[in-house]
Formats: sequence, C-alpha cells, structure tokens
Amino acid sequence: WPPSPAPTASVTSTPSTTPRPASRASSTPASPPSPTSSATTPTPSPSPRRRRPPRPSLSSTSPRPTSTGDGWSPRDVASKVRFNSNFGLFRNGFRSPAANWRDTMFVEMFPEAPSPEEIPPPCRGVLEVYAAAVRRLGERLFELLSEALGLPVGYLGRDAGCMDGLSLSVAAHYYPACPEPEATMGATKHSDPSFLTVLLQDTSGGLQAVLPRPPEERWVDVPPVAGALVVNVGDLLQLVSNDRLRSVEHRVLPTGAAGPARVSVACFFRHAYASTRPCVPVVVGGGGARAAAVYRSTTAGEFLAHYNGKGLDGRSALDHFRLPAAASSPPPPL
Ligand SMILES: O=C(O)CCC(=O)C(=O)O
Ligand SMILES: [Fe+2]
Repeated sequence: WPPSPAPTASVTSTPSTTPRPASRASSTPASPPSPTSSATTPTPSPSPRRRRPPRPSLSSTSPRPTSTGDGWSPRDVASKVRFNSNFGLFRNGFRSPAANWRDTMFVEMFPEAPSPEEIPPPCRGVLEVYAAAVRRLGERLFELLSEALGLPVGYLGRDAGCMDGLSLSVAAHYYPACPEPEATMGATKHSDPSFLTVLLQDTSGGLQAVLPRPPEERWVDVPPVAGALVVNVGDLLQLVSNDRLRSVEHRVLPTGAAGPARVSVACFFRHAYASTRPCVPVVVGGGGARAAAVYRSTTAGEFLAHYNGKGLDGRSALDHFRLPAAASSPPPPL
C-alpha cells in the first residue's frame, strides 16, 4: 500500500511483538529461486570475455540509502520516486506493532509520471509502458465490475471516480531472504487503501489472502501463476460499492534464510491525497433497487490520513467510516 511521504530509515532486523504468522517454509512448497533475486554482491574476477551488463531487476535498485549523485534522491519526500525500508514501522507515532521485512520503491506514475531521469535506470522505460498497460486494464476492470453491480458500464470509472481523477502509484517491493522468519513479519495483514490494486508477483510465493468464513478466518495461498496478475478489491471500492464488493485482507509470509527473495509490483488505483473529490457509496442497484448507505462519504485524503495514522493494526480502516445504523444490519445483497 502506498504510504504518504514520511520519515524513513533503514532497519535490518526488528523483532515483532505481535502474534506471528508461520514462516513461508511451513505453508508454501519450496520453489526455484526467482530470476530477479540476485544479491548486489561484488562481481567475480574479470573473465577474458566481455562481461554482460547486470540484468535489470528491482533488487538491483536496492539498497541505495542516500542521494545517488545521478539526480535520484530516494529520500526526498517531495520526489515522485521514493525508496523506503520497512515503511510501516514508522506509522502511528513510531508505535507500529510489527516490522515488515521488505524494501519498497514507490513511483507515482499518473496523472503525471516522473521525468525519465528520476526513474532508477533498471526500471526506466519499462515502468512507463507497464503503468500505461495497467491503467488500460483498470479501465476495463471498472467497466466489468460496474456491469456486475447492475450499473451503467461507466459508473465506477466515471461517476464513482475510480478512473476520473485517478492517481496511479506503483510500489515495487523487494523481500530479501530472512535469516529469522519467525522473528518478523513478511507484510502485516492489511487490505489496500485503493479502489483496485493490480499485483504482479514473481515465482517465489508467500502471498496469502483471508477467506472470511465465520467463525474463523482462513488464510489461503495465492500461488504465482505464470502470466497472471492478482487483482485486489481495495477499501475505497468497498466503500463506493456500499459493501457489495469486499476488499481482501492479505499478507506476505517471510521466506527463510535460504530464500528465495520475493519481488512484487503493486499498482494502486486511487485519488491523490490532495483530491477533494468525494467517494460516495452507491445506494442504487440493478433494477433500481435502493439500499441504505453503509458508509459516510469521504475523500481519498481523509481516508488515507486515517489509514496511515491508524497503522497496520489488523483492523479495517473502513470501520471508522461506517454509519452507526449500518453497523448492526447485514450488507445489501450483490
Ligand atoms: O508483495 C505482495 O505481494 C503484496 C504487496 C502488498 O500487499 C501491498 O503493496 O499492498
Ligand atoms: Fe496490499
């Protein structure tokens, strides 16, 4: 999930004080090392043949803790390209209940992408093309979801503002192999503060989602499928669909010391923090049926401020926006 600009620091190992999920080793079958998981260790001795340049990979952007001298200032909070280690740790007045074992590069790609020089060289060119393709995919997904709700095809994109006023940000995560998986979290349980999130994951595994089956929730693996993207419904889509589409809680289990490292790229569809455009629950369904609003209207800025201020405490940020009458009544049917 994309954090607002915030203080950053490098943290290499911080034990969690919260109940921990099992490490990935116990729930996910071993898989071959990711092709993008190469460490940034010194290169071997020169060979007589011309050495190939290193393959571009997200892991080769990490870690670069300070300004790099080539114009890229990953700690500059005003920059559209930012780099963080374990950003969740600094939420909620430095009282985060858990440490996430990952480095993240954020790039705000839409409505205005950074200039090419601001984008780290391994991602330059590719990121622009990828973000444009994901944006087109999102446009189509919002049309299909509108139809699924029995609403006009342009409802979510245009009227609910999921595409109009869009801010598309990309979070490229690198989860290094973790020497003590039982002493940390991969990524704490959360749902995304977006309308939709389009996630690309490599072959290393570790992603899980909650099946909310009362009385007990159940975690299920979301295994990598070659050529497939994972699409998460986010909290803001749950709000504007008035609970008819549900955001999904998910987490990433840490890998063991033997790896493999995990690389994933999450694209978040939402409004800009500064947007004043309201997010309003839809109360009209297919065939003109009406339901009571489950949430009060909000803006992405207000929602994100609450989400970030609350920290990753395992509770839904949506509860704060739920109307009192709706708390006790069941959600309207899909
Ligand atoms: O690495 C992943 O697959 C999950 C990333 C994620 O949940 C997020 O960025 O919100
Ligand atoms: Fe997420």
